Amino acid sequence: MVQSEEEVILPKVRCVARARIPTTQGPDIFLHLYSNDRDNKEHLAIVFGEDIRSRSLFRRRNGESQQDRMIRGAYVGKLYPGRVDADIDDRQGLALQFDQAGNLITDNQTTWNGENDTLIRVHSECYTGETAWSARCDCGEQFDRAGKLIACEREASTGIVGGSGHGVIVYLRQEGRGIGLSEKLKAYNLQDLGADTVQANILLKHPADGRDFSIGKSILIDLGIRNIRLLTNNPEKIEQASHPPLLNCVERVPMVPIHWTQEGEGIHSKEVEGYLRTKIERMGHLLQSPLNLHSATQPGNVLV
Ligand SMILES: Nc1nc2c(ncn2[C@@H]2O[C@H](COP(=O)(O)OP(=O)(O)OP(=O)(O)O)[C@@H](O)[C@H]2O)c(=O)[nH]1
Ligand SMILES: [Zn+2]
Repeated sequence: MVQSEEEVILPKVRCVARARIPTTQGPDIFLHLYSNDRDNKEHLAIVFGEDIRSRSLFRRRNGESQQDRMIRGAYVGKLYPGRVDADIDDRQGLALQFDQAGNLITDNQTTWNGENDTLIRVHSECYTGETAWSARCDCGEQFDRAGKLIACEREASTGIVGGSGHGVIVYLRQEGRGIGLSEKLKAYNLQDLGADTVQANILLKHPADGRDFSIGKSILIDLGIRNIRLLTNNPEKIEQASHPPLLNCVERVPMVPIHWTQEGEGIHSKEVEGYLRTKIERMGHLLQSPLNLHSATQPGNVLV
């Protein structure tokens, strides 16, 4: 069967399970775990907003019970002891509708309207930055900040308009810009020997950045998102994240390192400055830098 252009280009993703996660930061988030037809990794979507619904998760499956649906997380509203119907939350007066084929019929009362500009971060896994307090990169800071920005109306320190409680962090298992943690640790040793983050990858016979963000794009489309405000400095992400007419990047929201705008805050180390400098100088990241770059500009000048 001839596949349409969308089917040929985009990976197929399927949400396997969703669960409510009460967070230490205040809002509940809904963690979605995806399978896909490209790799055997468990890519995730951290969804802010109970009403942002995965079409693949909520699609009715032959022979399943309402209990089965609630167990995999395909329910509307809140779970509580004794609840028997996944598709109706009596306490909140919410009821989902489905078409003949079992696909969710969306309405503004129960489902986020994907035409809304939705604040999104497509984030690659970084164990060292997110879990091991590493000051070699800004990934952990970016991850935390994306969550805070999606949860708030406006970021006080920068005035950036937040997601007011609606948005998604697509969390791609692309550790080490896709080379994996073991190779990334070797890259760190090469960096301590004087290489930069791009040279280290190449010395290890890897591309500087071989990531493909298309699984993230498919996940956003599955979540019914159409217009995204993308939190990134990475031009490649902007390029790859859009897929008109299914997904449009309506705004790039910069992620300026906190240390650059708030003295004494954020991550400050010679390693992270070197990492950021390389991303600007050699990977074209869209950061206006107070860094003393080795390029033609005078130290301290703002790059346009
Ligand atoms: N190979 C390698 N990967 C690194 C190094 N430092 C961080 N990383 C990886 O770089 C990736 C960072 O990706 P993201 O945080 O999504 O962001 P980005 O591509 O830098 O672009 P932004 O969206 O602007 O933050 C993660 O996979 C990290 O594990 C390094 O020195 N070498
Ligand atoms: Zn990192």
